[in-house]
Amino acid sequence: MVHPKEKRYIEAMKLYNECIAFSAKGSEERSLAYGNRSFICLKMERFEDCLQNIRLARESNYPKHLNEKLNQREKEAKQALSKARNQNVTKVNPEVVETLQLSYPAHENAPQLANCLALGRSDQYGRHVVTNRKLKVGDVVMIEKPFVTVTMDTCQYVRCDFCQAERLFTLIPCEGCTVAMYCSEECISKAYGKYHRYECGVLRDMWTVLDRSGVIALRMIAIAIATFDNDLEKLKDHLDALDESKVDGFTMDWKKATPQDVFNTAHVLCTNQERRNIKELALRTFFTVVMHNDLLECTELGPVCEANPTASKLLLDLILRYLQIAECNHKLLICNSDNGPKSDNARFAIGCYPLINMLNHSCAPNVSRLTLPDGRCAIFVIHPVAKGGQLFESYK
Ligand SMILES: C[S@@+](CC[C@H](N)C(=O)[O-])C[C@H]1O[C@@H](n2cnc3c(N)ncnc32)[C@H](O)[C@@H]1O
Repeated sequence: MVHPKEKRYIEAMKLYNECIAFSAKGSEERSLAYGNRSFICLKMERFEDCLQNIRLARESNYPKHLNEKLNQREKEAKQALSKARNQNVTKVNPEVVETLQLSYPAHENAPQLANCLALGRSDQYGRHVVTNRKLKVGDVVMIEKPFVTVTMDTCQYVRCDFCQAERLFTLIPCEGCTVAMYCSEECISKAYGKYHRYECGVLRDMWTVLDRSGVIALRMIAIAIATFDNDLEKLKDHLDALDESKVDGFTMDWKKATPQDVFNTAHVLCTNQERRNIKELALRTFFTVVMHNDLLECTELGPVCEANPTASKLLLDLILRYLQIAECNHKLLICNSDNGPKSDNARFAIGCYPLINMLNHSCAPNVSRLTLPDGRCAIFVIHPVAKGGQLFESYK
């Protein structure tokens, strides 16, 4: 149970974070929000976080006439920290070292898969996962890193949008948008290089007009472009030469896989486009045009596509494809804390896992998913599966 006072501090912290995300770099408003965060950290005995916020407040433009207050707070936090260290009772938040392992030896080339699993294909089930040995309840058969994650809108001011770590007390903002916050400069720079440069200018709009799978589609497109050295021509050449029917994440050598190989496994996830009626396709085409326009108007893709209509068409095709892929393949990342899976903060992100996405749905599933603290997802058996049987999860 969280004490009501602590609950209020946490709510206030989220609001300060939002304020930081909306404020201008170096502004007094931002420095005051950092200063206020340091106050809450002190009250909550998070002395290291308190000192970090004081440093951030000073680096912003903390009003001189309030300096004395900040100095006093710093002194208190340092004293409390050294006392706590002497007594060895400092409040550390140790990262949970995740020790969950596969219950069977892994595939030689795919460490995320138990070697009893194989990819099946049939007219009835499409691609699906089968086991070539009997599985018992509790067996862990897949542990996979996400290809992409997006922090849930309810957790934007609570978690790092790159590594998903919960860093309520020390988040720092992206200077280009009011949506993404990060735990460190390192995550800012990794996110920017991997995808954020293409989504920064449109992310807030996309959260407004699209649902969460639409936002993950945007990020997948950004990753696709960045994976090919930010060169749409190179991406087009790659896709023109790609035999999609040959992409198989179950037989691919993940130890030697290039980022392009990994991209292929996400690119071939199902779209269900051929099953959609004209109305459904028209709706998705509408959102495709909205995202395309936004990307051309607000990002560096505008001049590239203006000079190159083929690149513009490729972008349009990718958006339509990824909106549909994301819709059929996104998974919720759920924090397994005592808040319970239904709490807003428990569902902290959405992600896409190319191998786990080969599992079909059943209302009577024999496997279930568990999100690990680092964002990986484990698949474990909840009903015995006979040799040769198909693994089903429930998509609900
Ligand atoms: C995450 S994918 C699962 C892998 C998919 N079968 C494939 O070939 O890529 C989800 C899609 O698989 C299909 N699917 C899921 N469960 C199914 C089932 N029980 N029977 C047939 N198709 C299923 C649906 O088209 C669904 O949108």
